[in-house]
Amino acid sequence: MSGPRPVVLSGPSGAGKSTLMKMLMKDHEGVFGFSVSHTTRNPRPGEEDGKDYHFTTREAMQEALERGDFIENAEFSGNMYGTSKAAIEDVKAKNLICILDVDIQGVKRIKETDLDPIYISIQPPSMEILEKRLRDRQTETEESLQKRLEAARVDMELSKEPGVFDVVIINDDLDRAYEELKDILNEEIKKVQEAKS
Ligand SMILES: Nc1nc2c(ncn2[C@@H]2O[C@H](COP(=O)(O)OP(=O)(O)O)[C@@H](O)[C@H]2O)c(=O)[nH]1
Ligand SMILES: Nc1ncnc2c1ncn2[C@@H]1O[C@H](COP(=O)(O)OP(=O)(O)O)[C@@H](O)[C@H]1O
Repeated sequence: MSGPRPVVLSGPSGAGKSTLMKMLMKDHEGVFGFSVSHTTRNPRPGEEDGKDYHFTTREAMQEALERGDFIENAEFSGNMYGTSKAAIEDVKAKNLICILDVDIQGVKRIKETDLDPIYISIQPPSMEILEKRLRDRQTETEESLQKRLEAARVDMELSKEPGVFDVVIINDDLDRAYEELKDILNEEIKKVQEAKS
């Protein structure tokens, strides 16, 4: 059995991917499993190693890449990020819907694999609102904020290209965006719930 289809959530930093994903996982216990990526960035307060990310060094990540441990990887805002084969396998083994949170480079790399996920882009209502949300989140230095805004401009353009994403959700009102996300995933959620009952 091939199991449920994975889900890729992408979109600019600060668009609301983590927020929406956490809501989804909280409301559907035992349905979703998060693909825990590796990153060389520093942990933020409250982030747990092995849960939010596998926090690692550039050297260790480079070695793992050379071993062929990753299905995709990218450089984002001065740090390395990547999805290991093990991260996907861990979720698959439990027959859960695997959620991946990756940037647009990751989306393109995943399209070259046989993962066959549902591709969803989460977009902010505007650049101004994105900047405000990122500033209010208080996780970035001015330099990293500017890099994220620059990457966001590229992301917002590329996500408009036809065929890149199955769906684009504008995260204006959070509850409305969440309802939209649930609607898209409803069929896969039901499959997992039925298989368990
Ligand atoms: N390609 C790729 N991108 C990733 C991966 N993990 C996270 N990202 C992306 O890296 C970017 C920065 O993530 P992060 O530092 O957690 O900041 P945040 O998105 O602002 O919370 C986001 O666009 C993520 O989607 C990964 O494994 N591969
Ligand atoms: N619809 C929304 N309205 C207002 N604030 C939001 C909304 N969605 C997310 N946020 C806030 O914006 C910030 C960025 O969201 P986050 O989920 O961290 O984005 P991402 O994971 O895409 O980087 C967080 O502080 C979050 O609480």
